[in-house]
Amino acid sequence: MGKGLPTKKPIEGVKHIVLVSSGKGGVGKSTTSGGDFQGRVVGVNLALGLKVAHPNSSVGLLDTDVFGPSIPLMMNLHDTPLLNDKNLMVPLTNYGVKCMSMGFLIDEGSPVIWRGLMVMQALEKLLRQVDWGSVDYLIVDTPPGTGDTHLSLVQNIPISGVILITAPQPAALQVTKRGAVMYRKLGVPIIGLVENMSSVTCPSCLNSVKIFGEGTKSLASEIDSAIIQSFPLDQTISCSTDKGRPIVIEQPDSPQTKSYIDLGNQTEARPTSLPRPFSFTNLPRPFTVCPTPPRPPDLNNFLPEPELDRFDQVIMAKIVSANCPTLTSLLKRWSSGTGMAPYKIVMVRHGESEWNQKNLFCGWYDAKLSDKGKQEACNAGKALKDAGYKFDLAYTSMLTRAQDTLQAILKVLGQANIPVEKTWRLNERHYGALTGLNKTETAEKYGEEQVTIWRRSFDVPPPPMETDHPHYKAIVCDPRYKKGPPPDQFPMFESLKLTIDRTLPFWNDTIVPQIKAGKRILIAAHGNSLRGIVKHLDQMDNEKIMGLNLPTGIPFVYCLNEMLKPTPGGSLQFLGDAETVKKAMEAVANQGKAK
Ligand SMILES: O=C(O)[C@@H](COP(=O)(O)O)OP(=O)(O)O
Repeated sequence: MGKGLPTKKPIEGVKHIVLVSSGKGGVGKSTTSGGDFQGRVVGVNLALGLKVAHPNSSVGLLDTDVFGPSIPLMMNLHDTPLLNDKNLMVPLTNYGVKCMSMGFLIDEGSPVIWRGLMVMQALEKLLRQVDWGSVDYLIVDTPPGTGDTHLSLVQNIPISGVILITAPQPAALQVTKRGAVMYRKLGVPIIGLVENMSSVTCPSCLNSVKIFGEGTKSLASEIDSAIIQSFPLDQTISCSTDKGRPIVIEQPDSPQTKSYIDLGNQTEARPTSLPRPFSFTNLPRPFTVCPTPPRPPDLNNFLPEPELDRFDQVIMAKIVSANCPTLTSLLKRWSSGTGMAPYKIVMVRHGESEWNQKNLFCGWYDAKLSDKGKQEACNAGKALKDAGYKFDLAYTSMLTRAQDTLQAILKVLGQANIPVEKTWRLNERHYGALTGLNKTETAEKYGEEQVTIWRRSFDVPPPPMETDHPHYKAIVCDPRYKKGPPPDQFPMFESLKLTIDRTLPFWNDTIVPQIKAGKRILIAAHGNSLRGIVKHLDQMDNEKIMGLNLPTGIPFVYCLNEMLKPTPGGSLQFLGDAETVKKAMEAVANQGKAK
């Protein structure tokens, strides 16, 4: 074993571990024929197919996607696992299959914002702290793409084989190939390729179209593997799975179920013929034998995942512009109903400003970034860089603190030259007469309750800024506002409602068309202009938005479906560890407290 590589340890009681690994990319992510969830739909139906074909075998299903666990929904299991006397979790069982998922352990709908180490710890729990009893086949569903989770699984447990799920689009094939290379290098036998979205049948004209071509065949020969099953884009499979009654249970006599049983049979036949423990000298050509213990492959030579999301958007746009209205509306329905995320947008509140630091109401006053704020902006850039983000366009306000934050981020990303549009519509809400007052002193003078109303109520504005206000002239006469707002709309105060009223037209008329055109967008703006966008996207009621405090300098991501609604779990995903984000949010909330 090479230095630093963990030792593989079997999972107690489990005979064969089969990974289901899906390429990312493709339309209809939560359908059987799409990208993100495609592996899981196959995994669920494969486990059930195995159970149906071999009723005497014990089958388990492990969901290792800590960010988007979907097995609870698909297997209709919503309880919390019990602990046995050995302090191990007892899997939940439905349809004869034992299941374990991070989704059993976290609140439904709460976004998981852990990073790195915590994900690995969660994975460790799922692998080592579950009492599987005796299991013949453990089907392990993995997150889409190829990342730390896959690598850890392969390094920590003996895997009998991996089934690679792909779709025929180049983006999906590329990720699948990346996975194949990794599994080969790490000595995991590839059981075969399962092709999703092999074709689409129009429900009106019954024409079957191979919309994405036949790239899977080329991949199969390239990685010296076989396509062991093909599934067309099929709404029945996705709908039944989304209802918690996978097709193998819902329609036991359907051709789709037959295909899954067949897949189960092929999986069942393979592990026994596979070398266990693994031998690096037995790998099929053209993959070379590793003379030394395997090293993790360099995964950086491949397209980063946001690139693939962009590819999805382009594909979606192509389908929508094709001339089959039935197919188009079907795809749109799937995407809106099932949480597909063709669009992703990143937003960030500027780093701490000098006035944030002094705890002064700032609004349209042009405070600069503090040193800490500059550092926060660079850190935001690093977090985005580490996560592989690239952008086509950026939007910001007319205020220096947001613009400088944006530039610092783009510099770190090596993207300082992308088009940037600045608009007063993304400015911070105008704090009227409060501008320049200390928040704590104001709370002492007028009471915390009044300050909370001014800061966080939906439609109660602060008192207006009069012409004799010390900052009136600097704001109203600032040449940067020559082109807008028009004098009769120049605010003297703004509630959140008024802020939203002037931000939303820009969102709808300028940003949305660019999102739909597949552009990767970054918005650097302010606590309240961004709260307005968040309220709009999440359709939060006036009460709920009061409780949201956005931290400075921590980017957050929204995954949006075709209707530009957040996908399940796709709202407000911070690129930061949960504890830091929570503390930063609390700190913002506390700014309005009296001493
Ligand atoms: O105007 C301000 O003081 C802060 C927000 O303040 P609160 O609404 O959180 O008090 O705006 P930003 O720093 O995001 O530009």
